[in-house]
Amino acid sequence: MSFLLPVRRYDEWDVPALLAAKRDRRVSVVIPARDEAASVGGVVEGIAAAWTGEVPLVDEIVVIDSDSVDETAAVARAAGAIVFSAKEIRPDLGRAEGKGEALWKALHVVTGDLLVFVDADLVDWGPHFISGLLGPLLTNDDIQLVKAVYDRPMLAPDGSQAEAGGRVTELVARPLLALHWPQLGGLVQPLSGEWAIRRATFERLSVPMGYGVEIAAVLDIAERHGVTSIAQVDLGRRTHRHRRHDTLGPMAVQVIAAVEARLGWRTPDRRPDPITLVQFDRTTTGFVPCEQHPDTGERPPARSVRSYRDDPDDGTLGWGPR
Ligand SMILES: O=c1ccn([C@@H]2O[C@H](COP(=O)(O)OP(=O)(O)O[C@H]3O[C@H](CO)[C@@H](O)[C@H](O)[C@H]3O)[C@@H](O)[C@H]2O)c(=O)[nH]1
Ligand SMILES: O=C(O)[C@H](O)COP(=O)(O)O
Repeated sequence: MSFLLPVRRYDEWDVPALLAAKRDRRVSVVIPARDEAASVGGVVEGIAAAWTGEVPLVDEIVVIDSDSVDETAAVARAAGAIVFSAKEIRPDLGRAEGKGEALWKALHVVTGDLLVFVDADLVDWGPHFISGLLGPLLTNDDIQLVKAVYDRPMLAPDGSQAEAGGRVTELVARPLLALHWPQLGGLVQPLSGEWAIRRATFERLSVPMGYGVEIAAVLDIAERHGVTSIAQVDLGRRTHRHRRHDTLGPMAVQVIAAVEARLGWRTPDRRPDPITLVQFDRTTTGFVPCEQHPDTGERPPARSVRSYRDDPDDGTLGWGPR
């Protein structure tokens, strides 16, 4: 079995060709952000400057503010983004925390036919992330999902390069793929937060509310459309803000739960039984347990939701209106 999936380079598509291929389709860049006031402005400004003026590759830049307690929303708005609060989008559908929730709620407000997701904590990146991710989607109708691929050094607090990043990728996602979906072993960055997808495809997927959203999209699209419907594009290098183990632990739980749901080992319920993850802090008096309860729930396909874009469930999705 070949484990290789082709990796294209971001500069394989020139901009005039992308603009021509875009035709009358709309492109939305969607940036989920929780407490990213320090970096979200730079991400929005970089994309706006490159792709919304003389070169109109992007029609809207939408920041979904995900329960931030800092100035994320104000900074994003000042930088030129349209800003929505995740919890204020379709409040009739209830609210949940998490990155997946932000992306799923985005479906209810964005106007794009093609969606490009970009994390808000990027430090070392470039506007070519957008054109590179759009290249395969705009030029090949068989491609459903485009994953970003890059070097991802892990930076020490002083900014020096400590070792390779991607701890959850290397220790959780890749081993799970090796065990259960070896045909996806050629994915270089299965969890990359920068990806592009057709709206018509994403709105038919069940979406984990937390950090399971990336692995779920990869698995579901490979299942429905085949591995070759996933493209990878080399964007060069990307650095971001590193999380501590008290965020990466719950992230790993959510990634594993999304995988187990797709193995049929758990039901991707709206509200599954709470999971308790215990980690420990060393203090002067010994080890102190710290409990967290990562949410492993999933949202049903947006298209199955009542009043979704005034286009109710057509009965083919298996979830029924909620
Ligand atoms: O409740 C949340 C948590 C995070 N985010 C945003 O989501 C993005 C990615 O979150 P982050 O905590 O920085 O994730 P990473 O440590 O970078 O984790 C990697 O792996 C995750 C699991 O696949 C992916 O979701 C990430 O995009 C990917 O970069 C950032 O813009 C966050 O502000 C939210 O909007 N809401
Ligand atoms: O994608 C991952 O594996 C997590 O975001 C952790 O990344 P990091 O180890 O580079 O912080």
